[in-house]
Amino acid sequence: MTQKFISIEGISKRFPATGGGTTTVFEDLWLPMERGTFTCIIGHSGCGKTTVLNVLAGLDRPSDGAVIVDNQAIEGPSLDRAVIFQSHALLPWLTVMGNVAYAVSSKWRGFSRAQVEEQAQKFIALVGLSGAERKRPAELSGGMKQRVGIARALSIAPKILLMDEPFSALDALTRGTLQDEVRRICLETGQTVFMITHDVDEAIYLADRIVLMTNGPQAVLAEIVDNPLPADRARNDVHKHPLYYAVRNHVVDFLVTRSKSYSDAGKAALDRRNPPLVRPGMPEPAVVGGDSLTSSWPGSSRPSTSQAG
Ligand SMILES: Nc1ncnc2c1ncn2[C@@H]1O[C@H](COP(=O)(O)OP(=O)(O)OP(=O)(O)O)[C@@H](O)[C@H]1O
Repeated sequence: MTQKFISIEGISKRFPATGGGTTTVFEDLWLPMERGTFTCIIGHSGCGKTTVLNVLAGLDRPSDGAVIVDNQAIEGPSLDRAVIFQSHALLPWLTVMGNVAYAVSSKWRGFSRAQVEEQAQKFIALVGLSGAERKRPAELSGGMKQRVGIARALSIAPKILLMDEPFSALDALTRGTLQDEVRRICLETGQTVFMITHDVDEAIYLADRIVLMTNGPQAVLAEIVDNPLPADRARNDVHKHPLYYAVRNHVVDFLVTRSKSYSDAGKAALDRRNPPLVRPGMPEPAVVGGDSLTSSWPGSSRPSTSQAG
């Protein structure tokens, strides 16, 4: 049996248009996410990715449809859902420990100070910031600030971690290191993740599933790409996987060509409730079916649905 831990159900978003009427940014999006899985969404600027993430966070409401998290419809922001943005948004007057501890004490109001600091310390250590607990944000590099943001987000044990291009402002070396750490921590903790990225290689390295969104207005989820890389993938080896370039070329081809030319007929033919799950490079049919939760690669070591998240 499959388990839709997070379920985007028929959401659309309309905004008032400048000349009157409304603009539909995206429409009738359906996406299930299993517990413990890492989903990346890719699409051109303006197609509505951040709006989808804000709806998942409860910071914005869909014009139609709903998002269900662990059997409950989202009604607003909650400490069950942590968000990491491109900018770190730390509280500048608090130390590293203070920033993380503030989040922990907001979630568990009955915790003693020692319990709060113990939980905060665990996540500060997990992101490699032991020794920097007493520093304030102004004393930290961009990468260190983002680590604090990650520690703060994960320290409240969210049901889902939402990330909006979290590494895009960092230099390449720091970005790579943080991607490794986020991947390791999410695997270790069974964290469910939804992340926006514009970086195809980042998506292939991090994600179990890569969701392809067409250009707006009236953007749709065109496909879900099932990532064949094993769970124990290593950054330096991912390009050696026999299907790596098939997946990469498929996603790049979508971004360069198909995302723009997705026709009304194509949209009309799409089963919105079950966007096609595709496995580039596999013998035909590349599209393996509509139920995007039931298929997985032969020998895949994707986290089981019974993991905590
Ligand atoms: N409050 C608003 N009022 C009107 N239009 C809005 C509002 N918020 C977003 N939009 C429009 O919705 C569309 C989608 O915006 P969104 O930021 O979600 O796109 P995106 O895919 O995340 O883009 P990017 O990759 O550049 O961050 C854009 O055309 C934007 O102008």
